[in-house]
Amino acid sequence: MPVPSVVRARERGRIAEQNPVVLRTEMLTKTYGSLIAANEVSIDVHAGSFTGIVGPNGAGKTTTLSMISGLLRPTSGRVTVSGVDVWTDGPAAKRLIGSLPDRLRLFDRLTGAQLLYYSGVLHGVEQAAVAQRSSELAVAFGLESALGRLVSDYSAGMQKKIALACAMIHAPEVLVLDEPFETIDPVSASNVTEILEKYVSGGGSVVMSSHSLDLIQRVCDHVSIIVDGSVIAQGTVDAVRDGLSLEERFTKLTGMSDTQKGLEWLHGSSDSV
Ligand SMILES: Nc1ncnc2c1ncn2[C@@H]1O[C@H](COP(=O)(O)OP(=O)(O)OP(=O)(O)O)[C@@H](O)[C@H]1O
Repeated sequence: MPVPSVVRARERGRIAEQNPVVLRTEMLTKTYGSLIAANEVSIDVHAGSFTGIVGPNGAGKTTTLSMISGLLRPTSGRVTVSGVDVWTDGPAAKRLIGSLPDRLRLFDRLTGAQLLYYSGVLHGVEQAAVAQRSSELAVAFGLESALGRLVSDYSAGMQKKIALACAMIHAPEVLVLDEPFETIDPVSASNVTEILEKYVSGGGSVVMSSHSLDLIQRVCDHVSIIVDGSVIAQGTVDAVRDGLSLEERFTKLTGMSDTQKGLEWLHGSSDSV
């Protein structure tokens, strides 16, 4: 029997396809010398959809998400959010995007409350609204009792949660999240999933990378699989997995089941001397 979040995701996927495209990448490419980290990545994200980006280590997920959120300049190609070009109209685009980058570089000599305050006002939110949103976000993320402490003293999971709260405080149209669930405990993870699902059901869009294919299959309605910088499959989660689990499909497409060949010596000591 399908679990409720899966049913919600499927239903959402069908509805979102009718909504306008809010985030579009066109032939987005990043090269480092001869290495092509992202190769002509074209992704459409509809308003009200939850899109997962998956791929093996080094596939180009962080590179792609960083170009989308305006943190890494593409070698070529284009990213637009609600028609605003991220790389020619950065300030306007950044008001529409909330981003959780791969390596958190937080102003960690601030308290949680100060960090939320500065994230809000720097994005142009009025002070009264910042105060109200800060306390609501703190409750939602279970950080109320930590708001007065320095962020540098937070655990890794708490830092992830305050960073997520900061990414949401200006009510962006799109959230671009690089591994949002990494280091977050299981109870908090289901709490964060609920917050993101609520955001999406209110018309926001989430694009997130994760190595948890089970999580992507459960909560996302769309998925893009990136291998060696290129998108090799994308669409609704159901279309991409094509009757298999997403993990089985991913393994087939990436050929990752073959990677342990040649390590037989590791599994037995009888012939090691
Ligand atoms: N600044 C850089 N200079 C040179 N190569 C880079 C740089 N940043 C990333 N790369 C390379 O680009 C490729 C894609 O890296 P990226 O971090 O986007 O992968 P990823 O899919 O996010 O991997 P992971 O799952 O391990 O986080 C890798 O081969 C990586 O070594």
